[in-house]
Amino acid sequence: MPNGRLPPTPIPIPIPKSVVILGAGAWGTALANLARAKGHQVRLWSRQSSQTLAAVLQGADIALSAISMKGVRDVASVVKSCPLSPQTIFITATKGLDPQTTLTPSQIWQSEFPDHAVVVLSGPNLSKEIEQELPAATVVASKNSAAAEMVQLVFSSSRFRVYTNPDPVGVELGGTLKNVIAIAAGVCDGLHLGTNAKAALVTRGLTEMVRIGKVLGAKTETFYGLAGLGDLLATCNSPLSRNYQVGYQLANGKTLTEILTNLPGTAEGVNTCRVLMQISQQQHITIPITEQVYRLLETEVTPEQALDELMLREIKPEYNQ
Ligand SMILES: NC(=O)C1=CN([C@@H]2O[C@H](COP(=O)(O)OP(=O)(O)OC[C@H]3O[C@@H](n4cnc5c(N)ncnc54)[C@H](O)[C@@H]3O)[C@@H](O)[C@H]2O)C=CC1
Ligand SMILES: O=C(CO)COP(=O)(O)O
Repeated sequence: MPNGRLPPTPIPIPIPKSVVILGAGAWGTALANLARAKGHQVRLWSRQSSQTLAAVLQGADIALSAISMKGVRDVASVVKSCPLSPQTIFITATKGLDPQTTLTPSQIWQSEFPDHAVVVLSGPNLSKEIEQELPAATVVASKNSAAAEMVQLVFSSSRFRVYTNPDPVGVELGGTLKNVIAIAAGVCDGLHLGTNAKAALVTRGLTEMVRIGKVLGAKTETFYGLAGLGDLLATCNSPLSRNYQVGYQLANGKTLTEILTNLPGTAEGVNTCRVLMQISQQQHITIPITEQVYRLLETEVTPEQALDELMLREIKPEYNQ
């Protein structure tokens, strides 16, 4: 100890696991590389794979889904027909909501596999930075704390710091709801509205996320952690975010169709925004930013009109009593 400091505590080495990653897009590939770097045996499956899901899943300790929201229900129902060990842990890394049922991905996996542990993995994790081996942190959350701790051990490394959390719905909704606010943040930057406007938007966006999350069963404090505020900051401030790009390019006059045609990968906020409008109508939740993003995506307002609508809402206290 020449500098008088204690050496860092080494991360315990887990027994190598058999990890199957479903979805070989940007995020599935980055997660596969993180698991491989930890010495796990990793198999990556996509719908283009020549191998069947049943063959790939044989002997899996972990099945991690990084499939876009639109594919989750179909893939989960095929996985249900595959022989699996009762100990297989499911991890879901998808950030979206099902348009037909409004369920989260973890709720879909848990309803298909009621006897298996389901763990949510979510945080400020732009896949391009993870692939460059830049440091990042994430959260793994489950009702089954032993499963979350096992997943923490599987992925933790000197460049990927993994925290556990007992609120899977909150962790999942943090990653999902921030995508809509990231579209709005892209619009804000695309219109060059300045730093004050951006700070106001992101802060009020977080208030909106908490409001929705509370109704859907999440804990408020989860939104102030990595999976909420952390992911909101990363996504609202990075041109690497596809959701941010959607907003930025809309503000620059592109149509949604043009943007989505040229976008590398999935911008889940577009679908999530539509599902949130359904939920807000059913549950009477006030979601002004999401509503303006929705109207912008539907070409009901221009970016400038959406801004005016938000700035000219009735004046009120910052917090409801
Ligand atoms: N890329 C990133 O930085 C991060 C992405 N995520 C989330 O991970 C999920 C996937 O994102 P990306 O990998 O970036 O998207 P991507 O577009 O690169 O890959 C999506 C994957 O889902 C598969 N897929 C889509 N529809 C399907 C269907 N009907 N059946 C079977 N497979 C289907 C595609 O074939 C592809 O393998 C999204 O929910 C995203 O929000 C979460 C954290 C970081
Ligand atoms: O969820 C992400 C970062 O945590 C990725 O954001 P995008 O899907 O907007 O690229």
